[in-house]
Amino acid sequence: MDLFSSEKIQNILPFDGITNYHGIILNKTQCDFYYNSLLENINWKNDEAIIFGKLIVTKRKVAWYGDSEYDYTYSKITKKANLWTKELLALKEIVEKESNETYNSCLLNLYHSGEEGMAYHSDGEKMLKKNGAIASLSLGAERKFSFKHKKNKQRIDVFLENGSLLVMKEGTQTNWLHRLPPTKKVNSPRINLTFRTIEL
Ligand SMILES: O=C(O)CCC(=O)C(=O)O
Ligand SMILES: [Fe+2]
Repeated sequence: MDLFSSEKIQNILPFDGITNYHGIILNKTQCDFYYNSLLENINWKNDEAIIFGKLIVTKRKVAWYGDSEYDYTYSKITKKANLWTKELLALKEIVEKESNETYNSCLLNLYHSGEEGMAYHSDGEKMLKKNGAIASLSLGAERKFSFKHKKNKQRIDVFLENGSLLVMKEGTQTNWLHRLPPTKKVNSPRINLTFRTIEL
């Protein structure tokens, strides 16, 4: 982490958690290269979930990658992860250096347009390391990302720029929900990578 980048790192949560916005950490060439290669080479699948006993298939696409082909259960459906690609390993290394943390898995989300988003949730699955950092790297369309405090409902918004990094740390998942609100203002795709540590 260089002096310049550490100066612009900010905790965007006012209390009960640390979520650091690092701003843009990739240059334009890197953004274009990784956006295009991930769009092409990732094993994208429509997300499936069981909600109120019904199978729901989302328009948003997802993919899990990691150190091994671990089974993961997400919204009551168990699947197998993919092994890291060269590009993902390179991004993992950049994100690990910038956030000063390590990760062994990554969930990628592909939102084809602003109509696709993700509802309020916190990332507290059993297999996730408790209070481990979750590093969120954004590529493509800039989107609003919102936090809501679980008790007092206070809201915090941040705009996730192309090539930016947001690191959710201690307290964030316990005390805050987050979502990616759908919007009619955005017509182009966004790729989001959340690097995580799961107990393998
Ligand atoms: O797309 C995003 O920025 C966030 C995705 C997210 O919250 C998640 O994958 O758990
Ligand atoms: Fe999340």
